[in-house]
Amino acid sequence: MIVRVYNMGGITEPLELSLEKGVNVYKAPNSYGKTSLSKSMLSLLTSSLKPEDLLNAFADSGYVEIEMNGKTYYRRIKRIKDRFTEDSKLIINDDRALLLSYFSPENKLLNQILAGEENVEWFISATSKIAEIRARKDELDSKLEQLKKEMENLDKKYEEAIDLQTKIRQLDSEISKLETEKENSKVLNKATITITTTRNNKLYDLQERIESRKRDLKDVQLRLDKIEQEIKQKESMVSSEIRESYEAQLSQINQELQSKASLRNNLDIEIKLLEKVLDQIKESEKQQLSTCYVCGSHVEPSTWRVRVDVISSELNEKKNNYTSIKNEIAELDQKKAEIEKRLKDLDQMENDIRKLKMVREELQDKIANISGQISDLERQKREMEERFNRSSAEVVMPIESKDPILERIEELKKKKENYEYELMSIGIPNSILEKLDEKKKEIEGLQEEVESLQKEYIRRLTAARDEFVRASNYLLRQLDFNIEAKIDEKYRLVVMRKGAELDLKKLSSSERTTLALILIVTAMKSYFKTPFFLVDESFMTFDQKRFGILTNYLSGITEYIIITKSDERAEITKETTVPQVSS
Ligand SMILES: Nc1ncnc2c1ncn2[C@@H]1O[C@H](COP(=O)(O)OP(=O)(O)OP(=O)(O)O)[C@@H](O)[C@H]1O
Ligand SMILES: [Zn+2]
Repeated sequence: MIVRVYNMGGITEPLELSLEKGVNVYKAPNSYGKTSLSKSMLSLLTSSLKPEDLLNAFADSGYVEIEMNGKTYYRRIKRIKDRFTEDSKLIINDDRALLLSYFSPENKLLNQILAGEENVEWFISATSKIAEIRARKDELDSKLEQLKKEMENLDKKYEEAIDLQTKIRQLDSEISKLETEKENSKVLNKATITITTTRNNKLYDLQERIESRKRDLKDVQLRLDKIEQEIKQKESMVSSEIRESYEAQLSQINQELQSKASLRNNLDIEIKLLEKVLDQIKESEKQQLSTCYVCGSHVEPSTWRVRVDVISSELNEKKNNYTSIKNEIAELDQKKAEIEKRLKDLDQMENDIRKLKMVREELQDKIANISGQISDLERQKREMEERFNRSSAEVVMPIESKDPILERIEELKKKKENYEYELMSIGIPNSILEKLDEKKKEIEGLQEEVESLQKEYIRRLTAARDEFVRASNYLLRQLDFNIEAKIDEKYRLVVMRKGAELDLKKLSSSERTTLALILIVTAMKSYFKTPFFLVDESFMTFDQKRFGILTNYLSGITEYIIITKSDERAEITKETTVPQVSS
């Protein structure tokens, strides 16, 4: 396995290590980056180690890479301002790795046992994931319950369907019996019944038609009334006086407009002329002329000034006049447009009235038509009634007394229909049986699954406990610690010496460390497969011999064991230890 790390934790130079299967001891001075290496490797087992916990605080990008069995796994982290992004391919993603792949002072279980706290239920339940199995089992249990209820319902339905089928069969036989009976009596009454029925039908039919036509008549009459009203309303708005008054106003306005327009034109011409004259007089004044530029007569130069004043005031007056006439014309134009619009509205309204009158005529025709039809039908009815009355003497059977057998048959048929409908909505027995079968199979499958979950649940609960007793007895003896340990029914870690229970706090620190390590190895063997196991040796207080026994033991639990160890040498050394043979 090759490990490459750069800018993760305190490792700021590219680091590449080649690790052998078995136990690797990575030695380096303090603060060299041993913990950083372990955490980087651990981060390939769980995404609960976040980029911000991994990347060197002063770097913008970094990576950890492991090449193993021909595959490359990695986390490549980038920081842009305060945001972290990463590209990753993890070996596994299981947060149990925090507890079960890294044995260090940060390990929660180790801390607990060093502190003398003996309850390890949380550890067993977290590492065995029994809570998940429990939840899954509960889910299946409730589904099973549901299915059983559905099955009960189906059973009930099945019984109901069978019951309905029997009832329908009984009705069928009763009906066919009645039908033969009816066939026999029918021959007798056939003629009279037919005659009365036809007559009655015909009369009834006529009456129906009369009524329906009367309804039509009413409808049409209603529409006619409405239209009549509309016409009246519109006509009140378009009397000829109104139109004439508009027209008179319009012609008066036109006249006024004409005279004002000619007035305005004249004024325009006069103003232009005056302006010209004024210019010339001003020019003459400027040049101090003494002859008139029109007639050549002598003019006192001082009179130019007088003339300028006279003509200027005249020009002003005319200009004012001009403006007020222009305004008057605009006002008249507006008035004219208004009146023209009103006249147009009148035209439109008259058009509407014409159309409404056409509809009125149509409706009137229709009324006449329907009335004719009604009196025709009524005459037919009268005639038929008269004919019946005349011939009623011949009819022996009273009109309408229904055949009781027929009535009974109809009743039974109706009943049968109801049953059939019910049966249809319940489903026929065979199809219900099929569904019942399906449900049964589904229930059996679920029951099997629930049972196997239950077994797995129990297995997980007890597996770690049994394994722990086995492992602890073996290792504690190997290490020459004079204690025995087990996990009791309440998931307490119980330690005995010479048959008497011993408080955890009374144990030596290497004894406690060993117990924590055994628990972790036990959980790993029972529930969790890790590609490598990281051990931080710094806090361990084992002597050389015991450390050798421990590493030897660890070499059997997973492919790669990486132990980090402080060493004064300012260089990285890597070695694969040959397990010491215990004597
Ligand atoms: N995310 C980080 N960013 C920057 N510096 C870090 C980061 N993590 C750790 N360091 C620093 O990098 C250095 C190496 O830390 P690390 O814990 O890996 O060393 P170590 O070899 O395990 O040390 P020791 O032998 O004391 O346990 C330390 O100085 C530490 O403060
Ligand atoms: Zn003159």
